[in-house]
Amino acid sequence: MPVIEVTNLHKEYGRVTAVDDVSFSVEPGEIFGILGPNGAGKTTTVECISGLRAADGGSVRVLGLDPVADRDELHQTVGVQLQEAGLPDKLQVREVMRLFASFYRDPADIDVLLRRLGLAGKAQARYKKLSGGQKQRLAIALALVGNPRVVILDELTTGLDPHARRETWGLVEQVRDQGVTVLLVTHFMEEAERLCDRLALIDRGRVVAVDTPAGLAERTGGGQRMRFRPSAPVSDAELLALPEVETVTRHGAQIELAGTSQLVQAVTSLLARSQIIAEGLRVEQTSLDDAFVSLTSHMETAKEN
Ligand SMILES: Nc1ncnc2c1ncn2[C@@H]1O[C@H](COP(=O)(O)OP(=O)(O)OP(=O)(O)O)[C@@H](O)[C@H]1O
Repeated sequence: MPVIEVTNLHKEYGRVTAVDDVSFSVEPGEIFGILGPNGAGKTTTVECISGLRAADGGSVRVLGLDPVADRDELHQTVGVQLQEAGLPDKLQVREVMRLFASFYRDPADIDVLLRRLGLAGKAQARYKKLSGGQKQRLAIALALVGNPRVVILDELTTGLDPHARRETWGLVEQVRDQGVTVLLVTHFMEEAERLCDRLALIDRGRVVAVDTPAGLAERTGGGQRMRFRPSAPVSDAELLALPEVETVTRHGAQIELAGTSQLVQAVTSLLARSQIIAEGLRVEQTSLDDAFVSLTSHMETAKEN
């Protein structure tokens, strides 16, 4: 049974349709990502899942519970990462943890959790003295303090430097490895690619695709691009005669090719047969970035499909 099941979710703010028609389900033990451009409806969707907002249409079930009708029960089993605002500056880290732990029937051991999140040395520090990365780690600790079965993390690493971001990713993987299902809202392709087992790509309040990061990247063709300087002349006609080559562009001595997933293999064999060396060779795969741009900028086409 899915841990989270969202079916035809619809939510309006006055005349703005924030979530038009969103459906997806999250399986136990997954890190499931929600990815999409600004204003796509990601936050509204997770707010409906965590019971912070009531939907105008459709249904949401989390561990079989209705997030609005069963709100108290839901809060015992679902941890939500709060945005950094809202915590009193003067409270110490351990005091904040104690306060949050008091809301739960079966809270985690605070010291163990602080140690796991690398905050043991900051237990006496006031909230306002924490760095951005430490505040984010505290936000994760607070989401975990009730020993939840599901944790919802929204814009987890926004504002963090690359080092702190990677550290936080490691923490999220540890959380998943302990059997907690993770729902993650993100703007960062690298984060989605590294962390998520599956992703829902949302645009203008609708799900454009649900797939693994690699599956999404493949939808844009799964192609390859390569750039090199041939050690001896090679003609466009010779290159275009290969079925794997789609386009040839020249930048001075450099040749840029785009084509199928077999492009590099086909071109390097052709060059090898003529004893030509591909100098300064650079190869790129189609990425999740490409999928994001192509799937979200062709929304009208996606809607018709
Ligand atoms: N409280 C609100 N009142 C009115 N409109 C809102 C409110 N919250 C969000 N919206 C609007 O609803 C739409 C979806 O917003 P939402 O915050 O869910 O998107 P998002 O995908 O999380 O965006 P971002 O990536 O920018 O955080 C946007 O057009 C936004 O302006």
